[in-house]
Amino acid sequence: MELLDGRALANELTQAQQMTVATLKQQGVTPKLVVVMVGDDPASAIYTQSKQRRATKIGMASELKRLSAETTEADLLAVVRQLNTDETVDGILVQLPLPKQINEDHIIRAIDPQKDVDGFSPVNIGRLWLNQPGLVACTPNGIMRLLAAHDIDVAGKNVVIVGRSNIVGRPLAALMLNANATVTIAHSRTADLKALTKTADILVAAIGKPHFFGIEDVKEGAVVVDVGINRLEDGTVTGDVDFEALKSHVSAMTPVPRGVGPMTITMLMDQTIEIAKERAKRG
Ligand SMILES: Nc1nc2c(c(=O)[nH]1)N[C@@H](CN(C=O)c1ccc(C(=O)N[C@@H](CCC(=O)O)C(=O)O)cc1)CN2
Repeated sequence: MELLDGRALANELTQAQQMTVATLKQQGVTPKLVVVMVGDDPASAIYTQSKQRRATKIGMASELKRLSAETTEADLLAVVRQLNTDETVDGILVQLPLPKQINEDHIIRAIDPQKDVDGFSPVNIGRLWLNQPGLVACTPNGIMRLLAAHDIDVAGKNVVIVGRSNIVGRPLAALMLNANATVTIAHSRTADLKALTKTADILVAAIGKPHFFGIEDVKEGAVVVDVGINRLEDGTVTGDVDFEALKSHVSAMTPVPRGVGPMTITMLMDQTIEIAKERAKRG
């Protein structure tokens, strides 16, 4: 079984990003990412700090705006609008989930699509489904880069994505389709889910249930991408797939942790740098 090691690829790409950022700085442009976090969700705090640390590591400017859990939708919209007009800011990201009093959709729509490094805005989602250039959600983007780095061609393959979230399942389906895969999105209401997953050449598990898929649910020789991040009672993190049971059954598989997760933050940096490159061209 070939290990699809996201951390190793992320480390490699980080080095290349460091060089690109250095070149941009010589041209007078420092790529800048602003991450907005509302409330005190412990996982979000870890992810936003990781984004900050990574941005700093590659020489980018970055800012973390932490707002209280009581922040109103109007307050957050005002922050986003101010960032939209700040010409030194290339990428804006609002960490999800948001507290209940804030409508996520209203916030995502308010982000300038040119600075929407998460690729969640309706404009960028529309571009993606039309197979036009635009900003793309980072986890799906990272999955495609990881598969490509391992020479796994998805064209003509039967891809089953289990999970229909706006962050992973839906944008990944569009990316797979754009790369000529035959795509099925499965979800909690799919009839006989495990009979379906067994037909997949490439199975993407994003269901959020630890070890939900075992050897009997996966075709021999399939490629498995595990997007699940399930925190167990002992504090360890595990995926949606039973890695140990599957490792002698599949041809390639991502581990959890160190699979898809590290690629998410790497793609975020990539997109911020691409936007900064356009700023450098404008002079
Ligand atoms: N605005 C956004 N919010 C959220 C996103 C997103 O892409 N944009 N995705 C997730 C959280 N996330 C990034 O924000 C993220 C999740 C996991 C990882 C990661 O590297 N995971 C590690 C394991 C981490 C652990 O031990 O907890 C791994 O898989 O190796 C990075 C980023 C929801 N919100």
